[in-house]
Amino acid sequence: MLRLASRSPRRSELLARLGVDFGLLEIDVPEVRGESEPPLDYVSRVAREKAGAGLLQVVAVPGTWVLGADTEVILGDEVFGKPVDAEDAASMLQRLSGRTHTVATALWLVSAGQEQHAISISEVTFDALDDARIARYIESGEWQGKAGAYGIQGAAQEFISHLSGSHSGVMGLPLFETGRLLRQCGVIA
Ligand SMILES: Cc1cn([C@H]2C[C@H](O)[C@@H](COP(=O)(O)OP(=O)(O)OP(=O)(O)O)O2)c(=O)[nH]c1=O
Repeated sequence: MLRLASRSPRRSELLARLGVDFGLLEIDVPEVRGESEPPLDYVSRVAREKAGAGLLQVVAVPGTWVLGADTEVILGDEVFGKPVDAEDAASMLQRLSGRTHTVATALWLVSAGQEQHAISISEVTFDALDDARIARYIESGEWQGKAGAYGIQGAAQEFISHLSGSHSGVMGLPLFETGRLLRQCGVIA
């Protein structure tokens, strides 16, 4: 049995595309980057903590695999998680404007005594965004709950001049790496 430790509807929707049966676990893991924690170490640690928090809920069910994931937007040494409000979201978009950033999604798959992990790294280039364009996007509310204050799956697609990597990875669950992990652990054939 597979359980996805996530409240993200996008992760559920993406995992369902692999045709695997799974249940959900609701977890609350604080996402706080350590002062000098490298961005990729941070995204991996949070994914591991989400999976670990999920596993604690199912310890009594042997053979259960728990999948946790974390997505962060990285610009140089800065890491953009989910914006706290519209102002924070606008400031993230201003900083991403006209530049190329990295989107990392880490995956952690755990079961009692076993774990496997993977990371998907994509490069996303944004068009130069003027204040009016940013204000329109903020008005749409699509930035809410999304790392870096945008969703590649929605209206922000028109901001993106180039993507090198994984569209599903930017959305929160890289299907290539997820499928490979699930096969390695025998969760899917
Ligand atoms: C960059 C980007 C992020 N996102 C989303 C994916 C994640 O849901 C979110 C990043 O926050 P996460 O902390 O990775 O995930 P979450 O809080 O939504 O869900 P949970 O921890 O319960 O699994 O941003 C998009 O939907 N589209 C995008 O283009």
